[in-house]
Amino acid sequence: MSHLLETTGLQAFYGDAQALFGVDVALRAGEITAVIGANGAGKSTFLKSITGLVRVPGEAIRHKGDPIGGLPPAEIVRRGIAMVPEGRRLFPSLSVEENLQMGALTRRPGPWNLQRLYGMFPILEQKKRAPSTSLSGGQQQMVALGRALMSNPDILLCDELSLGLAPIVIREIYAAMPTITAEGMTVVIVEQDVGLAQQVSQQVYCFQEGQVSLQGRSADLTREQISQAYFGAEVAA
Ligand SMILES: Nc1ncnc2c1ncn2[C@@H]1O[C@H](COP(=O)(O)OP(=O)(O)OP(=O)(O)O)[C@@H](O)[C@H]1O
Repeated sequence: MSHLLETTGLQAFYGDAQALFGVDVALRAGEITAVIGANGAGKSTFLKSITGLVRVPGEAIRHKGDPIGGLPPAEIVRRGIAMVPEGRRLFPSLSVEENLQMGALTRRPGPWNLQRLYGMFPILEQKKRAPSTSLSGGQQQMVALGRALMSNPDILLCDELSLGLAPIVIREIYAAMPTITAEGMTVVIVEQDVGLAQQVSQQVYCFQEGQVSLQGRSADLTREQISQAYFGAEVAA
């Protein structure tokens, strides 16, 4: 079976320090894949390798069969892979709408535009002229998500959408996922909340110390399997 995106034996380094040790992940088109794991397990490095922010060998990552490892980040976006970065990283001097338009600088054909985003998150239309820094954390996360969608990617990578947000706000953000995947978008979520990750995804990869410690269909995995893969055998025993 061919996958939309596949990593094979993916290794990543920061200088001499190795962060990923042979990670094999396969994304199926139209699915949500959750990547979970403790702090420092390598989840963000995995996303950064895909988006070209951490340089890796070309063959280690294939998108639609083409090697894309190590391509410049702008080229990765052009090919249809967009990221919602950890900490949102909005442009503080720009308004909400200007932030969203930044995502459209590399625009592919597709359903997402300002009107569509405002339909999904009406609060953003109400605040479109406001400085992005004046928004609540949840609203800023909506902007970050919207900015990534504006490029009309076929793969959306989300790094810890729920970080620092209240449970009710997290639910509101994740409630957008069915709308996002309805037209076949493939999504990766890095998520600290394991229960939530399992609930919203079709498949789960658990990372531990730069390796995949567990992979399976979300509906089939037990809490015990996940906690063992998450914390390691010693803690789970
Ligand atoms: N810029 C960097 N320079 C050097 N080492 C780094 C850098 N970024 C991450 N690392 C190291 O790489 C390893 C994986 O980190 P990474 O941020 O990918 O983990 P993570 O699973 O995303 O954790 P978190 O949930 O804390 O973001 C860790 O050992 C971390 O210290």
